[in-house]
Amino acid sequence: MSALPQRIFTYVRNTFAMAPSLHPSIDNGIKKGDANFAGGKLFCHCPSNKVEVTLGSNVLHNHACGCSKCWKPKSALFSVVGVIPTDKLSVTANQQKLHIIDKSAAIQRNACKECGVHLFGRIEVDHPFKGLDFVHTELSDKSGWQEPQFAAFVSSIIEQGFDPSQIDTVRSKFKSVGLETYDVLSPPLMDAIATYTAQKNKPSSKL
Ligand SMILES: N[C@@H](CCC(=O)N[C@@H](CSCO)C(=O)NCC(=O)O)C(=O)O
Ligand SMILES: [Zn+2]
Ligand SMILES: [Zn+2]
Repeated sequence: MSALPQRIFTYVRNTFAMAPSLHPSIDNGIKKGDANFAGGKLFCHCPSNKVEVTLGSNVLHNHACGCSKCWKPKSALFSVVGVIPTDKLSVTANQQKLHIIDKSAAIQRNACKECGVHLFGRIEVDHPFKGLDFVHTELSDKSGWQEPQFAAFVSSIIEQGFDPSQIDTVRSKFKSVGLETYDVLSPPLMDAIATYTAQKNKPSSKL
């Protein structure tokens, strides 16, 4: 389905259905990851010549994200996205199929030109999270990845057309599976951003 019909379908389904899909890995409860998990490969959704990305460790700060920019699977209201140090990520097949979907965004999302899946998002500009890449572990064929820790940018789904009168259903569903909801990132991540900004604003700062 192309982009506009897909968005209309998702809007109608999620607004009028009894239980909108937050994300397939969240709807039926969350499966805990493996503390000793050492990483694995991510693959795009092309039937052949898949883009392959190899991750050399587990992810951190994995979270549901309702923002308009993160990649979401079909019919889901939320993305699930985590971070990994840039030096733990390498593109190991079909790199030529990748393109950056929005060069003006802080997170440069590298997506497959054919299937549209986002393989990784990298920050090249001065930013508190520079050095971390954003990835979607559902693109892996392995289990053991860190489970989602919280839900971020929940109110952002309203900006994309979700009925605001139904937002409490979404927040309650997250709570029922043990995830706190926020309209930006979680407090520890917001504190890290603020700490970085405070350092940068100091007259003697070299950041
Ligand atoms: N309401 C906006 C919010 C977009 C936004 O700020 N997204 C965050 C989180 S993405 C992963 O957690 C962000 O850091 N964006 C930077 C970027 O995307 O380059 C919306 O919905 O678009
Ligand atoms: Zn693809
Ligand atoms: Zn996002």
